[in-house]
Amino acid sequence: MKKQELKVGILFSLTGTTSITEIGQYQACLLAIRHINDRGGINGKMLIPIVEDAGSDPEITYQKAEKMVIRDQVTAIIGCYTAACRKSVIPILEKHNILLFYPTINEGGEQHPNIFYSNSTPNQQLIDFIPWLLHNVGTSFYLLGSDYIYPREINKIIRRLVQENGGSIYGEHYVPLGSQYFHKQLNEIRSTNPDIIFSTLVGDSTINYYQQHEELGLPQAIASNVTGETEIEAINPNGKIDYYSCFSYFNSIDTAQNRKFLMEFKRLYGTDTVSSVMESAYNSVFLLAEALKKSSSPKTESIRQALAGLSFEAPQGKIMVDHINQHVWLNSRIGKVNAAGQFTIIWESDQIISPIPFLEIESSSRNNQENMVLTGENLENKIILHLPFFSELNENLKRHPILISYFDLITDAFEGLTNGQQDSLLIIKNGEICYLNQNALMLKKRKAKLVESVLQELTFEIGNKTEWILRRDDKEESFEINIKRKNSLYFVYFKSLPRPLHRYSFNKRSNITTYDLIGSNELFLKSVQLARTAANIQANTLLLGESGTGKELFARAIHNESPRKHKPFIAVNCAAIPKELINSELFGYVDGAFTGAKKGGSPGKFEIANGGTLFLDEIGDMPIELQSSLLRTLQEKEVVRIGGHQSIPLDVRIIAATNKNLSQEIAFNGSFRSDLFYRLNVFTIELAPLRLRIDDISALCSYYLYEFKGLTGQEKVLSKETLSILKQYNWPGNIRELCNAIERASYLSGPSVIILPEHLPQEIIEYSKRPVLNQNDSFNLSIKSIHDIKEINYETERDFYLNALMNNRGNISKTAKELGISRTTLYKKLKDYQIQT
Ligand SMILES: Nc1ncnc2c1ncn2[C@@H]1O[C@H](COP(=O)(O)OP(=O)(O)OP(=O)(O)O)[C@@H](O)[C@H]1O
Repeated sequence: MKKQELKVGILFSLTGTTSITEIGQYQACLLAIRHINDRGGINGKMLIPIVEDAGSDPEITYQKAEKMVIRDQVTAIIGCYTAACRKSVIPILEKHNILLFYPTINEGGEQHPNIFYSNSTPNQQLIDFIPWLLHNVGTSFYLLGSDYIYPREINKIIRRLVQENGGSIYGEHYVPLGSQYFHKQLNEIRSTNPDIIFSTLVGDSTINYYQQHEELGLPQAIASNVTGETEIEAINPNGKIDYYSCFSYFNSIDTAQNRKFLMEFKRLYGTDTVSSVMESAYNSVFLLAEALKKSSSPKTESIRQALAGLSFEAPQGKIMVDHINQHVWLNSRIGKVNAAGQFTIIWESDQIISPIPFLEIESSSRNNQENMVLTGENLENKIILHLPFFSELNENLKRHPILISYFDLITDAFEGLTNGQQDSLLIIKNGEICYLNQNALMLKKRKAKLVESVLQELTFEIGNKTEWILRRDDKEESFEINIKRKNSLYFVYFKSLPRPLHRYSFNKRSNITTYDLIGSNELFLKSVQLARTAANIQANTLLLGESGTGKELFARAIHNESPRKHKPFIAVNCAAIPKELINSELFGYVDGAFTGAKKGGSPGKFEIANGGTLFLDEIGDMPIELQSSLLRTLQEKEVVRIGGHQSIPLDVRIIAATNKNLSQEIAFNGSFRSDLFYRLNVFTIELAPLRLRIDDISALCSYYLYEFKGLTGQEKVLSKETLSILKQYNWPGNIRELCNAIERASYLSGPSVIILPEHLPQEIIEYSKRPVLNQNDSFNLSIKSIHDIKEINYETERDFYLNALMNNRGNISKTAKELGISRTTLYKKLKDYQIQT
């Protein structure tokens, strides 16, 4: 390198899907370099731009960055647009200790020592923007983004802000980068009719979507924190849609500084369409230049030190690099696109706003943030990477010599878990956290006690389990924790459920999923886990459980999580249809098939459910003589309407349910065909009765009281004693009975807020008064017969084991430990007393 030169890498996509935005960033950098050199350079040294095309591809970005650093020996790099590209260059930055100036808005949650983040963090854009939209535009949002890190991360924050401010989210969708067609999303928007589309689409997809939205004449406003002047110019809006954006910079800022900047940009490039990411690229070159002027050498350490606290008069006004976190204090502005296709600024912050990269971490923890920074070196024991996505993890695994040894395990563990995109993932080895993804890092700060308590559970003996789930409430948030064990590694995924569990309304049954079903009992969660597997396979599924245990809800949830979810779910209660009508109900009939047949005939439930799911409830009550035609239909996968000849091909998934013991019906009563049983019983899910889910009673009651409030506006709570009585009852009618009891008690309690025992049905109160004995005082009872003794002892002892098991959430090891007996003895007792685990 010549002594009088300092090389700067300019690494943006000049081709590919995001080039529409990045070309402007590259141009802004060149303008800044020209300005700096015109003013004498850096203490006499000229800045030389080394330009490479990142090709809208993280892999190419990586290669180009490597070339710039090794071959061209650049002092620093300015560039990268997508988070994936930024992350792809991290290994090079680390290896050669080079700085990257990242001028694009970022998703937060990262503070890498080799990166200066010169555009907004989420707090600088969204904390004011979202409440403003809720107040001024509408309360329901549909989130639409390109499928990469930034949109997914940012939408988590938007979701929280919308919900905290009383709004709702009607949908969240991601399309691959470069997508051009949005029929599915547009249809969904039409049917759900939200007020606002919040777009985190980037590149060409932005233009395509906005234009299709306009062409369809949809009434929704579009808000975005990534759509700037460049994209709006390409869209050429028709003026009928309201577009809102939020940035630190709009080119409509009316200051002398900005006018001068725009004029010079126009002189060089013939346009004054400048967006925030372009201004930020321009500012980045200046920040680097100012730091180089200030520092004793062009070495990274000196530049980093010189940057802390550095301020600059940017086109947007004064900005300042944070002293600690390598992000920049910036303005916040909301703009609305006007008739001229420009943004009219309709709100702005009165001063620059501090960047908070870890949004959910209080400022007091700032000092700790250095501990969270990824070094890339210390991976053996503490792998802390900022990798929220599987795809990205995948990439890094391939590259990293140590991670590669976990590759198979980690890839396996991610399977079936929505690519891990929404989840916080911790990997535990020998009781130590050895991997945290970015979400987990934030969760650990936000919900330290919850994470701690779950990790502690892993230290108990867990038998042969390789996969299980837990649910925990923490304040007004509910989490589902999915644990998978592979060899000595535990993969622990925390998923924040869309709403606190007891806040779901089953009035919206039609779209219920397993995440909405209330319960955190271990037996219940086992069924949930099986239901999710059932959703992913096509096999006929049999739901077994007593009446009122939720079989129908499970069937709906399986359908709604299966690929058939957009096709019909048809429920048939086999016990409720008169025997003589079952055939016509199921298979349909042709015109004139029998007296009273509808003119033109009628399709049967099989035909109506075609493509979707047919739920055959109370299958055990289907008359035996009709079972053969059902079996035939299932075997042949086609149906012939009664009286007709034409066979209609079927693609129907069957979920059947019964509260009968079908094996017993087959063996002893001859009332069920074994061949039909085996056809239906490909995948079985047993639902536990409520008496084995005592630990769920409180959550179920909260939910039913919440529903009551929604219905009547009256707030009700259970007294401690009432709850205790409910927990003692044996619930022969299961959840349905509980629901009725709570509803009735709510009405009976009149204006009183508190539901007392006297408001409960008599049989429930009576049950709580039955003698519950321990072995010693059983002798004091007036015993009438030997049979009574046996009866009482049996009940007492059964209750004893049952309660112990319930107190330990069905955990055998813990229960055995508490009772001071071996696991084998406990298993034997449970078998003796017919207690299911
Ligand atoms: N996990 C749950 N959380 C909240 N409510 C539930 C849950 N499971 C079931 N329920 C409620 O319990 C009642 C009975 O549920 P469902 O009809 O699904 O039971 P079922 O087993 O199909 O009953 P049956 O065998 O009598 O048809 C319904 O009101 C349902 O909303």
